[in-house]
Amino acid sequence: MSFNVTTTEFKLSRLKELFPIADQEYLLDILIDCDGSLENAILLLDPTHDICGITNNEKTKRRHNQMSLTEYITNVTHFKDYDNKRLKLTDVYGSGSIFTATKNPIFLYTKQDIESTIKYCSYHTNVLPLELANRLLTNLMDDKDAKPNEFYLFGKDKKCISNHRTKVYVKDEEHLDKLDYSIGQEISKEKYSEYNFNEDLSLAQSLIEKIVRKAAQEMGMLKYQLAPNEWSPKAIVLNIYEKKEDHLDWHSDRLTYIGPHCTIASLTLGFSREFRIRKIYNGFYGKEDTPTQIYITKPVHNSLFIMHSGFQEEYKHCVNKIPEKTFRKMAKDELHPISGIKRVNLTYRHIRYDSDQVPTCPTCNKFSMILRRSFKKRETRGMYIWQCSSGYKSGNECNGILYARFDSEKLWTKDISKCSTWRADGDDIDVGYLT
Ligand SMILES: O=C(O)CCC(=O)C(=O)O
Ligand SMILES: [Fe+2]
Repeated sequence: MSFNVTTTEFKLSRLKELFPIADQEYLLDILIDCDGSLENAILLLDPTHDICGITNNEKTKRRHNQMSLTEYITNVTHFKDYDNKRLKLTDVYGSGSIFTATKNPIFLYTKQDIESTIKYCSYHTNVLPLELANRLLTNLMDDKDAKPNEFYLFGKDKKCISNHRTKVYVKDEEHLDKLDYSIGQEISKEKYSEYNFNEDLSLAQSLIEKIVRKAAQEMGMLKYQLAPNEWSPKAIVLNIYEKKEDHLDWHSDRLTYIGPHCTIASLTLGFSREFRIRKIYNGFYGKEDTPTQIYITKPVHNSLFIMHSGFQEEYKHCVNKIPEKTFRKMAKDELHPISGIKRVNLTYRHIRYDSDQVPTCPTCNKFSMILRRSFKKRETRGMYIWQCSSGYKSGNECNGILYARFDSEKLWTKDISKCSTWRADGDDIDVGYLT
């Protein structure tokens, strides 16, 4: 019997050959997620796979050194039921603490693995018409106006320069001011390209807006979240990672202008780099100061990773360098056909607050404040606070803080009892632990 290579049956049998431990239904789901594209399904299941079907020894060896979530689960003896994963995996891994973090990062290869393991996110492939995605990549990857960011980390003497290039696109002039520190690093004004959404950027934005609103609706609302239908990004941050050393350190995005329970959509174009995620704190079973489990995703060209409400509050993310060893062993066909090892990223943010709603520090009377959510100590975890930005802007520490409140016009208070607070579902177990 000869197979017609376009049938679902053929595609499924090819997937089964390549991923024998996965069950048929699971593979069918992946194929449907990829609109029937066998190539994309293979890439989604294993981004290191050689599409021509020749998996060279090096790749096989490398894969054995890394653990996919599927393999990890198979090793967890009391976790045999692989159905209904969203609920179960969230129960098991969602709090980031029931199991001690494994020494090795865990790879999340598929939409299903990602969404069932990491709370408050969703992953979508083939989000733009391919021609549009390719054109955006071609036009953005060599943008000379994108520049490294400058910021202070540990005091005045340590001015840092980020390892990748950035630029901000804003829709209207009124949004020119609103992105300071949104990624924890200063974006200087010269890099704010004037409300320069060209046709391609506008079209991409409206398609992404639709996907995000629908996905946010499906996630369910959190306490301080903006209604999904009001989500309309007025600012896009362009990140270009062009050299293997380029990276973005662990961070949660600043909430100052985008507000609590914000939604940020991150579009990947070009080469598929590691986007790592880890919980910012250990829950009930974890010691507060022990590291949390690191998860590795590899968003593919033309995919959207949506950091939904709660993601910035609960997780940190980073974009990793390409390690020297990996780079040296990289086969030609692993490079992106348009951009080689360059990855372009566009993050879409809805700007919620105006500069005049952001308080000035009452201690130094000079610098504006940054909105953050406390997480380190169990006693204060969940409280939103305003913190003086002096450290980031000038390198001089200032300890000024105010409590944040989102139930009144004025977004701050000195009264701790009015402080807006949110703890994640399942995190309240810690409160019981304290009392
Ligand atoms: O490049 C990425 O995927 C992440 C970018 C990011 O985290 C940011 O701009 O805050
Ligand atoms: Fe970020």
